[in-house]
Amino acid sequence: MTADPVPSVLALGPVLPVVVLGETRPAEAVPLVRALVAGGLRAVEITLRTEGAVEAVRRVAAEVPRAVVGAGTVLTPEQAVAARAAGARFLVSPGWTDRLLAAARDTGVPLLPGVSTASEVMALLERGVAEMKFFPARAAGGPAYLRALASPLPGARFCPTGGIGPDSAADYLALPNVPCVGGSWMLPPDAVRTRDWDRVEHLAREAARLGAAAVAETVADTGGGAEGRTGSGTGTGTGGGTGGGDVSAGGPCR
Ligand SMILES: O=C[C@H](O)COP(=O)(O)O
Ligand SMILES: CC(=O)C(=O)O
Repeated sequence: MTADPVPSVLALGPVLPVVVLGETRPAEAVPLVRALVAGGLRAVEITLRTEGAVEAVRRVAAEVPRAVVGAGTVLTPEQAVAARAAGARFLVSPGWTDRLLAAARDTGVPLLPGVSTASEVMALLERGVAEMKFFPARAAGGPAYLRALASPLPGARFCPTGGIGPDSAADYLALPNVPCVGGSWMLPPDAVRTRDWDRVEHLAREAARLGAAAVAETVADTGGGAEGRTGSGTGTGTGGGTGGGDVSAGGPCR
């Protein structure tokens, strides 16, 4: 049985691991994702950058029911359809086109489209999309850039990704328009290559702790009024509310 799409990508949890399989075979995505889940990161984006990536999504969806698996680097309508068929519960793209937005809507799976300029944010808001990926986060301006967008573009919420690590994740998560961050820092290529799943689990646990601590700190700073930081539910989503209860991956997102 294929699990339902999630209602909001940004509500999945404060840290979204981004998996780039490289030479790793699709079957090995299963122990890899199990290690992430064991460490406390249940929502996982598998990028469609390698030949076996759709198959990896399919295996994880079928064999790791505790994971909430999505597909990243979705560039075309065809990939959106294939990812949905494989069991992806959300889609992520480094950018967006109107064709891709329409295709994602047709699949019923929410798409987190990528932006890196104010005009792109405005164009998405105009199309009713409020949840976005900020990519490539560090190269495009980092936390200072996103902080500068918060006041003029209060309707947008971001998952910055690209160049983020344990040293910078909390700086992003402290921003009012950032409920979660994405990254691959808990998946060092050498650990994946040598199938060192214990190390991946350990790094995932540290990342989950870091995310939870950043959330707790921000909630304390805002007097508990952090609800506005979560996704607004106006993504390119499913027409509302599918997927229900098990969305919170590794603790509540703001
Ligand atoms: O989505 C983009 C990346 O593959 C993840 O970025 P990163 O490897 O710099 O963390
Ligand atoms: C950046 C990218 O490829 C993605 O996460 O979709």
